[in-house]
Amino acid sequence: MTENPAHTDLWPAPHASGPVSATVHVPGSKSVTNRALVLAALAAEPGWLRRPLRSRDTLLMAAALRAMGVGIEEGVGPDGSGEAWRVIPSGLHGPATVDVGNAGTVMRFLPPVAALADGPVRFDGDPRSYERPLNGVIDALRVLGARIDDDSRGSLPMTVHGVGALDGGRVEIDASSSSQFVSALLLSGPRFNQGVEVRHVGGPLPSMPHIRMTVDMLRTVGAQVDTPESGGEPNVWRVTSGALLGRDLTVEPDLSNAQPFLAAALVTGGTVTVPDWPEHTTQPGDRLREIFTEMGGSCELTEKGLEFTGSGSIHGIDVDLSEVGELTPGIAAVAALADSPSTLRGVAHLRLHETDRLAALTKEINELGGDVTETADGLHIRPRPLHGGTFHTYDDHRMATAGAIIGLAVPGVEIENVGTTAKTLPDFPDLWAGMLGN
Ligand SMILES: O=C(O)C1=C[C@@H](OP(=O)(O)O)[C@@H](O)[C@H](O)C1
Ligand SMILES: C=C(OP(=O)(O)O)C(=O)O
Repeated sequence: MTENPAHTDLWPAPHASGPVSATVHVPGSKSVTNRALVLAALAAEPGWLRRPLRSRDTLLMAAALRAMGVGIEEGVGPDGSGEAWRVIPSGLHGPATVDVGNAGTVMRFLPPVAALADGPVRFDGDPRSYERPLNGVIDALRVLGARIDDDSRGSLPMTVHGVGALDGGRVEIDASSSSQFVSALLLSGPRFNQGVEVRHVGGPLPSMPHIRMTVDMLRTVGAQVDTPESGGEPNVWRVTSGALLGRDLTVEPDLSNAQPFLAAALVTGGTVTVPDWPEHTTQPGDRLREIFTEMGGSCELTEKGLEFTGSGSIHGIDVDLSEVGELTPGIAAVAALADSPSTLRGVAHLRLHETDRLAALTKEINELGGDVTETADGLHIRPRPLHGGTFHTYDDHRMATAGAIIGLAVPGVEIENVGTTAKTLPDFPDLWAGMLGN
């Protein structure tokens, strides 16, 4: 949770003068956009990606794939509607350089792609990317036949020495620190000579909906995937080697990025509608319907989208967030404003996210007068009257949006480096002001 001294800008978080009433169009899902880019790049024919998220994480993914020779062109989509990317796969080439920024999806999903390139691919990124776990992907790729130079440290920076193909086969990994290790190996699995069988061994696997998203999207492009849910062994996924189809895919809104807007309805006792909320989805943000309802709101999925209404009361919650860890900062912010304590569990792995999120949330909420303690796997939050002050964000987009939620209810909160929301939601300050009618 090191502070980046370059970021001293303070954004006065708007205080809500009354219940919000707004419709907020939330941009596309980071997780869907970056999976779709990888799958389209590995396909045997061109594909379309409509309403892709354009944020730091997805632009880094697109730039990295382009660096390996993939065509990603701006377009309007085959039916003439909406912004789109046309992805034109090609032989994957090295030498190339990949900047992962601090994107988990880029640093984990691309080394298996690089192993298929015909030359060296160098990976580097933000200082924090050196600390985030990558050993599961590196070790697995070596077992599957890749040569990687990582100075034997199991982290970035590193070079993957692709030779144009990878054997693949069976591998055991401990993915308890990140579900993205499993997703990474499965996404490129159809292009390995023998496909891939991934067996997770170790502590509980977080973020299962994100693994389901990987499996669903692989099946959509024609891959054959066997999973624990489809009658296979627990913790084992198998992807058969085979060509992938080029598809025309429309990206769903990012439901985790819808969180601060739904929270605004909850915190101010207002109503926020998010258009295009999918009826069925693997996105973990869909769990907000249930979690924020338990915390005092109510919601309805109508033809206008998800309409979420706060009751004016906010209740504490005792909840296991292991499946939906990325929702923790926003839930913690709402919990700090509730009428009873909360316990958030199952999220020890958040200590290795964009920042140590458990430490950062504890420190920043407490500095505004709160009473938060870290547990082995989460947070205890006892609401107290909060006061204004600086809310530090540690280059973490979800810390910035968590601070903005608190600022709705607490005058004088200033968010340091709100620009860090560009990782997944560059429009955040404007969308927030628009929601508040400013
Ligand atoms: O695969 C994905 O798109 C993601 C998986 C999760 O990662 P972890 O399993 O590392 O928590 C999640 O937190 C992250 O925001 C996105
Ligand atoms: C953990 C997150 O991101 P990443 O994809 O970098 O892991 C997140 O967006 O909350």
